[in-house]
Amino acid sequence: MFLKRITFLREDVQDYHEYPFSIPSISNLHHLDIDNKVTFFVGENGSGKSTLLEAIADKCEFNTAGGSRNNSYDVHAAGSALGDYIRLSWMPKITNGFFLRAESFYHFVSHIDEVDLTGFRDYGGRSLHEQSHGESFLSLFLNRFKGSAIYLLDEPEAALSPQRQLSFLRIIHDLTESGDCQFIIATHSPILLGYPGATILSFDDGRIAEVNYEETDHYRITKYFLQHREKFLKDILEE
Ligand SMILES: Nc1ncnc2c1ncn2[C@@H]1O[C@H](COP(=O)(O)OP(=O)(O)OP(=O)(O)O)[C@@H](O)[C@H]1O
Repeated sequence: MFLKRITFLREDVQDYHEYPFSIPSISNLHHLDIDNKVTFFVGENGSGKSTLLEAIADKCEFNTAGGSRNNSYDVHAAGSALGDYIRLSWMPKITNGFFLRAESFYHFVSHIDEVDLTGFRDYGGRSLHEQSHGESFLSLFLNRFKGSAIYLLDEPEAALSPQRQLSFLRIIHDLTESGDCQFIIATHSPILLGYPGATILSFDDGRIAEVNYEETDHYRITKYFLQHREKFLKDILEE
């Protein structure tokens, strides 16, 4: 455990009508305690998960387009609007880690292709461009993620099949059990959210609050859909 608390520097905000302060979950934030090696951000689309995760990455001095402190490359509009308005409290402070942003992963991969001199040692021995989207995510998790580190992952399931999501749960387990790793993961995956003992923070209803797995829409809707697929579809499609 490294990152313990995120404090929103409310007194520095000029205008709560402007992005990112206009996002309800952010505008109501004072501070957020992180007390678990594995924390999930969940919530409806647009509820502010990526905005906060990106701000944490920014404060960690990770590339906000994706990567670590060492990955210097530019992607249009990849900055963080909230980064200057939060303070991170650490125990102890670490600088090692990675920010995975599914939406700009392609740019990260091109950057690695340009700068790697190791034969892609940290990526399974092959350019990530020569691996499928899901394979490249798994290669990254398996080979680059190690040691004391904080991993900030924005929708890692975007490229992963259900089977690979289960593999990823195993990787989280191995890294947090044997190493000193902390994960904060924004996700819509009911499989990832099921990681045992994780803290789940919901960004819905204009606040950030801890919820149980079974209380998440992701769990409830998926479960209902699988159990009552025909009725569910009939209701939705005939409405
Ligand atoms: N650069 C920007 N300028 C203005 N508004 C933005 C910007 N980026 C995001 N927003 C808005 O801020 C809100 C929160 O966006 P954010 O990406 O943090 O949501 P999210 O919870 O991660 O959503 P999703 O689950 O769809 O990824 C959204 O309403 C979005 O339209």
